[in-house]
Amino acid sequence: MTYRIAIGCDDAGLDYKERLAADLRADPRVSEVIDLGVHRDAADVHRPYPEIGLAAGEAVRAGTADRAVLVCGTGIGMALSANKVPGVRATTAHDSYSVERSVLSNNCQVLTVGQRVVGLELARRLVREWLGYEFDHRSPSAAKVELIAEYERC
Ligand SMILES: O=C(CO)[C@H](O)COP(=O)(O)O
Repeated sequence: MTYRIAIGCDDAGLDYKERLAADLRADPRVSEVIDLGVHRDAADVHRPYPEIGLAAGEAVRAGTADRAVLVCGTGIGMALSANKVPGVRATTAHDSYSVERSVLSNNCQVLTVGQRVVGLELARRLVREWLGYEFDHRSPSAAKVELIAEYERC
C-alpha cells in the first residue's frame, strides 16, 4: 500500500513541515507528497492555519490525497480546521500510542503535530509510525467510527 500524502503548515510549523515532507518523499510507502504550503520566502507564508487545514481536509475528501500531515504551533488549530470537512477525521497526536489508535480505532486520515510542543525527532518518528498503520474495516472499531459518519449525514 502506498499513500498520497498532503502536507501543510502555518508559519509556526514551517520548519517541521519541510523536514517531514523530505522524510515522506524518501519513504517507499509514499507515492506522492502534495505540499499545500505555506512556503518559506513566499507571499503565502503568513496564511492562517485554517486555510491550510481546510485545504488538506478538502484534498482528503476529494480523494486527491489519501492522508494528510499538518503542522502548526500546537497542532490543535489544524485539527479543528480539517475536522470541519465532512468525512475527515483529524487529530493531534504527540505519542506513539495515540498515533496508533488514531488510525486503528478512529480511522483518522489526518495527523496534526505541534512544532511548539514536541521535538523534531519525535515528530519524525510519529509520522513514520503513523504510515505503518491501516484501519481494518472489519474490526469492532468500524461500527463506532460509522456512528460519526451517520451523524454527518443527518
Ligand atoms: O498553533 C496554532 C493554532 O492551533 C497556530 O500555529 C498559532 O495560532 P495563534 O496562537 O492564534 O497565533
